[in-house]
Amino acid sequence: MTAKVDLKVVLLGREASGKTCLVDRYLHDRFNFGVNQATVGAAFGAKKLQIGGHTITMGIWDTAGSERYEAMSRIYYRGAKAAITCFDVMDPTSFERLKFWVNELRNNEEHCKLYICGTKVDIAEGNRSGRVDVHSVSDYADEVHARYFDTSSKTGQGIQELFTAIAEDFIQSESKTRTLAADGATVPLARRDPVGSGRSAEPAGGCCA
Ligand SMILES: Nc1nc2c(ncn2[C@@H]2O[C@H](COP(=O)(O)OP(=O)(O)OP(=O)(O)O)[C@@H](O)[C@H]2O)c(=O)[nH]1
Repeated sequence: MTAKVDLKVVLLGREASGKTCLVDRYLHDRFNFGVNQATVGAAFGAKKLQIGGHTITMGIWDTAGSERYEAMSRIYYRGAKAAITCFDVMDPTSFERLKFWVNELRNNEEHCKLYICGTKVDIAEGNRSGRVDVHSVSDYADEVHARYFDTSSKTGQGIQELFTAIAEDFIQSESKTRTLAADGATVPLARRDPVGSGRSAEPAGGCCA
C-alpha cells in the first residue's frame, strides 16, 4: 500500500533534540512529557493540507539522531524538498550537529529548502542565560539561506508556523515551474520505513488527514 506524497520533508538533528516530539505535536497535537525513547532508523507520517486553494500531502520523515544511524539518515534526506534541521536551544552541541546536517544537505541536495528549528523554547523561558544565542542562529540561517523558527512541542509554539511556511514555500516554488493539480498527488512513496522504526510518527495502519 502506498501514500501519495507531494512534499517530502525530512527532520535531521542530534539525538534528543526534539524531532519526534515536533512531529507528534504537528500530526497529533500531543506531547508526551518525559517519554524519551530514541528513534530507531526513521519513522514516517503524513498530513493532507489545504493551502491557497491547493491540496497537498506532506510526507514527514523523522530520522534517528544517534550518530550510529548517520548513514541511514542520508538515505532519508534523498529527494526531500524541505529539511527541518533541529537543535535544542539549551544545547550548543546540538547546534554544532545541525551545522553538520546543513553542510550535508548543501553538498548533496541542492534543491532541498532548509529550515532551522530551535526546539524546547519553553525551557529557555526561565533560563535565558544557558540558551544558544538567537542572533548567532539568525546570522547562520542567513548565511546558509535557511528560514529560522523557534518552537516548543510542549506548548505548541511555532509549530504550525513552521510547517505552514514549508507548505507555502513549496506551493510557491512549484507554481513557478508547473501548475499543481487540484488534488496534488505526484510522487508515490512507501508508507512505512522498510527498515523499521522504534517509534512511528503515525499510528500503524494509516496516515493522518
Ligand atoms: N520541555 C520540553 N521538552 C521537550 C520538547 N521537545 C522534546 N522534549 C523532550 O526531549 C526529549 C527528546 O525528545 P525527542 O523528540 O524524542 O528527541 P529526538 O530528536 O526525536 O531524539 P532521537 O530519536 O534520539 O533522535 C524527550 O524527553 C522529550 O520529552 C519541548 O518542546 N519541550
